Amino acid sequence: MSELSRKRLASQLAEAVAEALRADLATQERALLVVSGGSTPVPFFEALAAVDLPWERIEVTLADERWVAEQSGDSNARLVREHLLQGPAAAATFVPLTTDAMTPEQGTDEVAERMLALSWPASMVILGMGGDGHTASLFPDSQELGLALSTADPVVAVRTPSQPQPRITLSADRLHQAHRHVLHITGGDKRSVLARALSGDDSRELPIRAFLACPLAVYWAP
Ligand SMILES: O=C1O[C@H](COP(=O)(O)O)[C@@H](O)[C@H](O)[C@H]1O
Repeated sequence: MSELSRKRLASQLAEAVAEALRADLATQERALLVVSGGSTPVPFFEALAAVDLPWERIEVTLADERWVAEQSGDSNARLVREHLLQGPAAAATFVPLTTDAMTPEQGTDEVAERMLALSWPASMVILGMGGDGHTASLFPDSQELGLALSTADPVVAVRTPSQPQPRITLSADRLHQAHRHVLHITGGDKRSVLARALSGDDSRELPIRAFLACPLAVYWAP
């Protein structure tokens, strides 16, 4: 039952994203889509890849990434390549958030330069959320959270005690700039975290709070 409703949710989100991209492409040459990694977006990626769009005019990047090689099973870029950039969608321009540098701190300048060359503001940002209220790689236990929530730089290198790998994330400012914002989540636990987020305002406790007033369209299924 929940698998079916998650599939339906993914199709509905894919339609909404396609509509947003088509609307923006009616008035601009290229449009940018920012997606999240993790396990939730896989059916959405597959539904979106099947949609008829002028993919050669669409740019795709990630809200965040683990600082791992693309061959790693933990790579969000790999997830995007395997599930979204398939068939006609392979014509999209995908811009990843990692470089050959050893650390995200060393790679940040190059990634920032890449990001600034994209077609901002993004048509849409699709955020995920973890059980700790993190979104993108804005983690409550990260030393860099304050910086990532306040800087005008496009990306921030992040070290998080609760996570095994260092990461890189788009800053809250860069994510806020998008025309449209979506939160894509599934399951009762995440619904409870969202309810908790809605009942307070400290983004350092639950970083998803930094996006609740974007406004944020919530796509949820059990
Ligand atoms: O670490 C991450 O987790 C969140 C949520 O992932 P999920 O597996 O619970 O769907 C994701 O939004 C983020 O991009 C990813 O790097």
